[in-house]
Order: sequence, then structure tokens, then C-alpha cells
Amino acid sequence: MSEPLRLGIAGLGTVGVGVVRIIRQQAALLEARLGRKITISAVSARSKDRDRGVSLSGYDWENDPIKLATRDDIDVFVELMGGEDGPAKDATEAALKAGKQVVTANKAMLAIHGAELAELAENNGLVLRYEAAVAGGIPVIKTLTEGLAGNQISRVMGVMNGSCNFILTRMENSGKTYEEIFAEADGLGYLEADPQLDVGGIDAAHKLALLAAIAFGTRPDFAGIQLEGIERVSIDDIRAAADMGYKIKLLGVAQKTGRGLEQRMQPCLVPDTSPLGQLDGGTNMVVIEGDAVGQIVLRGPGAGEGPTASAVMSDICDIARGWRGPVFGQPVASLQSAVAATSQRPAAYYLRMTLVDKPGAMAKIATVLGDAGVSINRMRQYEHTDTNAPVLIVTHKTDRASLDRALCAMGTTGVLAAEPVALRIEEV
Ligand SMILES: NC(=O)C1=CN([C@@H]2O[C@H](COP(=O)(O)OP(=O)(O)OC[C@H]3O[C@@H](n4cnc5c(N)ncnc54)[C@H](OP(=O)(O)O)[C@@H]3O)[C@@H](O)[C@H]2O)C=CC1
Ligand SMILES: N[C@@H](CCO)C(=O)O
Repeated sequence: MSEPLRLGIAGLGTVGVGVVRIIRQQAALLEARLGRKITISAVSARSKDRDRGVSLSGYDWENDPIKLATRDDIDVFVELMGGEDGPAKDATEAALKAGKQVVTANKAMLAIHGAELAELAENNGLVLRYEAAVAGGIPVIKTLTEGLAGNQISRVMGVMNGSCNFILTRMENSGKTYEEIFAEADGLGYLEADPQLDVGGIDAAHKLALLAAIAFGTRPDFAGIQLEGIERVSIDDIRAAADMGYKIKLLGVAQKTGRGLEQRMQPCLVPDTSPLGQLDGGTNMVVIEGDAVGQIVLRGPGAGEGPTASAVMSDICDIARGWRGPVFGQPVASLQSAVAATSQRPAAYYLRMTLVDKPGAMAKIATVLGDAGVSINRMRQYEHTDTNAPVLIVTHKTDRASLDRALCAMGTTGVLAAEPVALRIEEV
């Protein structure tokens, strides 16, 4: 039997407690599978006295996560505090400098500082693992770096923020407004302490930056992501999209194109019969397309104590077994700098307009679309009792620049009663 693998765990919140619980409850199973024990030498959090619902007896307490990260009696530093900078990054750096392997769930830190931390790890012959950082319990990092290592990846996309998917599906099912369902999600404790991380698409974009880095061999490029949250998705659009056979999702898409790396996190329409369209509530889904494998779809819980701790344990178990791979699926020194695509791939678009109901209004809209080279695929005008006519259009594939030209020209027609809404329809 090998020596135990000794952990220092910083952060005893939702995820940290989950990890402690698994290590305590599954000690025999883990030992049987790994051929060695997993032990916890010491833990750290802000408040020593808080009852965390799990026994911490037998573990030393450190107030300072850096001290924990550099203790002689730990082999692996498990960072579960969170935060892009501050103690999480300082302690991770300290651990790597002290020769400790690192496991983290911290997507914010890795999306921003991932390349420099990977350099520190790889230059010191250490691993930095982060399965829990993307899509919680779904083993997507392992799938991309190992299961699909023989594939040229063409596209990675998915719904990677459970709170946003909860809000959008609750809006659809209840018919309530964004503001009403946001308040409900907040009351249920589904949102981050800073809800903007969720509804602004930032949390999901952190995850997308990590997947894109692995898929396309580039340094994580969070700043290169075209980012739009769900705050402006209205119940009117959710209803109208449903009427045309679509669901609205906060969809992350990363794709290498001839014009550079396209990374988008934005509300998109997807067919309601597609796996992404059928994804309800707080569940996550990641779709990966490889040249050899074709398309695979991974679905599962993206957050919560059990699922996230399950992913952290996968990393700990890999380290216990002696796994020693590069952080982003290939040596960090070989990662290219991402060149952000200057324009989006062409797509069909959904347009929702409110027109002043007078003769020739529709003709004017059709003309500006035609003049900009945007072709109409489907069009629907709804019965109405007032002077404004609700109109929906689904275009054929077009480039965004042509659509923007048309939208700009629409403003001068004098037939718009409200600002039009344009949403991309993603091919899935
Ligand atoms: N919750 C989830 O479902 C998921 C979380 N993650 C990621 O996992 C990480 C942890 O998340 P989660 O468990 O939810 O976070 P919590 O807010 O529940 O817990 C954070 C923990 O870190 C401790 N902490 C914060 N600052 C310090 C500090 N300066 N020194 C020592 N300890 C500190 C807190 O201490 P105290 O308890 O005393 O306040 C707390 O125990 C984050 O990176 C998050 O993004 C990833 C996927 C899903
Ligand atoms: N706020 C995140 C937690 C997991 O990263 C979500 O809703 O998916």
C-alpha cells in the first residue's frame, strides 16, 4: 500500500464541505480504488467557529490559506475559496512554488490567470486540476483533454450557468417577467453573492474561456469573449420564440474560424426539439464536436455540493493515481495566443418588431432587409387591436454586419413603434 495522499483544503463552504464529506464517508471505497488513503492534514476558512455540518476533528486549522498551502504535511492544496484574485490566487501560487499539486474549482481565477498559473505548475513539474470549474459535476475537462484527445475539435458550446437556465425556463413555464423570476431565484439562493456573475453571463464566460483553451490549444482569453447576459430577455421574446419553435438559452459557443477564434456567450435561440432546447431548470449541457467522434452531448448538474465535490474528487483521485498531465491538454508553452475573430459566422436571426400599423409598413421593413442583403425565411404578423402590429421574422443565414445595416436603416423608416429585438439562432 502506498503512502496516503495528504490534502490541505482552503474553503469550507458549499464545495469544501462536500469534499470533506466524501472523504470521510467514502474512505474505504477511495482506498480500495486508489490503493492508498486520502487524508486531510489541515483546513482553512474565514470563521473557525462556524458549525459546517460536518466533523473537522482530526484536521489542523489554519487561519491563513497561504500557510496551509505551504505546510510540509500536505501533498495537494485544494483551493475552494473562490475569487479571481486575492487569497485564492496568492495561496495557489504559494502552493505551486512550494511544490504542491493543486486542485481548484475556481473558474474565475483560471479564466483570467490560468496561463500564468499553468506555467508555474508545469515549470515546477506539478499539476493544476480544475474539473469542477466547468459545468460542476459533468466531467467535461476530462472528456476534452483525455477522452477526445485524438480529435480536432471544431466547436464547443453549451449551457453552463444553471441559474440563468433556471430563470429562462421558469419565465417560459410561468409566463412571469424576468424581474419576477430573478427575485424568485434570488430568494431560493440560486444566485451568486454578486448576481451579475450569473445573469451578466460572466460566470458562464469564465467556463467557456477554459473549454476554448483546451479545445483549440490557445491561452484562455476571457477578454476576447463577446459577452451579453440575460437581463434584456423579455417574456415577450420567450413567448414569440416558442411560437416559432425555439427556446432562448444563454449559450456559450467557441469555434475556430478562418477569421480567428470566435467565442460568444449570449442569449441565442435553439430549436425547441434539440437537446439544448429541451434542457430545463438548473441543469448544464456541453456539446462537443470533433472530427473523428462527431457530436457528443454531456448533460448533468452544474452546481451544488454533491456534484461539484464529485468533480473535485475526480481530480484528487487522478493525482493519487499519479496522473501528471498538462493543465490545458497540451504543454502551456505550446499554447497559441488567441486571436479573437473580428466577426461572427453567418447565422439565421430572429427579429421581433412592433410596427406602426399603416399601409406599406411591412413593405418598408422587407425593403430595408432586402437592401442590406438579408433574406426573409419566415414571417408572422399577429392579430392586434391597437395601432401597433407585432411582427416576427426569421431570416435566412446572414452575416451580422448586414443585419446591423438593416436594423440601422429600419430606424429611419418611420414604421417602428419600438426598438426591434434581434437574436441569433444557433445551429445545433
Ligand atoms: N457552489 C457551487 O455549486 C460551485 C462552486 N464552484 C466554485 O467553487 C469555489 C467555492 O465555491 P463555494 O463553496 O460555493 O463558495 P462558498 O462561498 O460557499 O465558500 C467559500 C469558502 O471559502 C472561505 N473563504 C473565503 N475567503 C477566505 C479567506 N480569505 N481565507 C480563508 N477562507 C476563505 C469561506 O470561509 P467562511 O465559510 O468562514 O466564510 C468559505 O468557507 C468557487 O471558486 C466557486 O466558483 C464551482 C462550481 C459550482
Ligand atoms: N452560479 C453558477 C454556479 C456554478 O458555477 C451556476 O448557476 O451555474
